[in-house]
Amino acid sequence: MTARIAFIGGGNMASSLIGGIIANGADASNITASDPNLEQQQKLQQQFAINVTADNGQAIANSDIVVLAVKPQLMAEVCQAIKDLGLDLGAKLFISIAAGISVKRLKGLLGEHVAIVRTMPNTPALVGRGMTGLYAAADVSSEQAASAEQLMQAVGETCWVEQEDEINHIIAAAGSAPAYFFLFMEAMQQHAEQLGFSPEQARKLVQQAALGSAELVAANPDLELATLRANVTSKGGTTAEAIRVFEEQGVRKIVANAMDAAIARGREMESLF
Ligand SMILES: NC(=O)C1=CN([C@@H]2O[C@H](COP(=O)(O)OP(=O)(O)OC[C@H]3O[C@@H](n4cnc5c(N)ncnc54)[C@H](O)[C@@H]3O)[C@@H](O)[C@H]2O)C=CC1
Ligand SMILES: O=C(O)[C@@H]1CCC=N1
Repeated sequence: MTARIAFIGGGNMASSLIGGIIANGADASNITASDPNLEQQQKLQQQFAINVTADNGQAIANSDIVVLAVKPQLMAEVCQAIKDLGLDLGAKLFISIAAGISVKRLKGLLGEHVAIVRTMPNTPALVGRGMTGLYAAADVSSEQAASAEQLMQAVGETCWVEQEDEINHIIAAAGSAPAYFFLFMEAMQQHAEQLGFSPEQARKLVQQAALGSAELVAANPDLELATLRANVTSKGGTTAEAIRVFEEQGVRKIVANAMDAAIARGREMESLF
């Protein structure tokens, strides 16, 4: 990418995107992260050799694309200050990665003429394995939509949605999802330790099983997940017993309820912030 990109907020998700974009070959001198946290600035500077500042205005003035990456609770305050800079915001493309902030809300804060693509990435972007949902309102040009897609494709896969509310579904299925897998892996690691493995051994066992499983899924797009599961599950064997316990204790219902709770919170946030 040759566009100059400003990240407003250089926290967890911005760092993952920045790391992924740079690993994909972007020129670090084209990337600026603005964050009031000096420690965070230093970390980003040392890790990725990008430009850092605490001045959102300076970062935005020198950019073509602005990635809004602050917490949803702060978005109104941050956008209001950006509008007050008096810059020609209409000449830039704004990409929001925030959960729970609608395009309508952002336009209300930044100006109705400002082009905004709303996205929902996830932290595996750091290792080029991101999954990002994108939504563009009708006034976003095809070139601007393509720029947003190109940015996110540099760090993984992308999926456009036609209705803005579907971004909340992307949150449930991908944005928040790394945390679900980490929770599951944590629980497995914990029990493996109780069985006597060292923390390192337990982590290695769980990590490699998860990585291998995800790679098997990706390598076999024609095989249903249920088939891959059946391939592990010998009749009358050990896996069958473990799966019986998961099913009897309602794992599918738990997963559906958790995903629905994420969606409900995304919608609730849209009315709060
Ligand atoms: N963490 C994740 O997995 C994902 C997060 N998101 C979204 O990304 C956004 C950021 O989330 P995280 O990175 O997790 O949060 P974070 O707290 O790690 O990062 C936010 C950063 O914004 C900085 N900040 C605070 N005030 C600021 C200001 N006035 N100007 C500029 N920067 C300021 C903070 O110092 C912090 O480093 C949120 O809106 C969240 O919904 C979206 C997808 C996934
Ligand atoms: O937890 C959150 O609200 C953000 C959005 C998706 C992942 N983290």
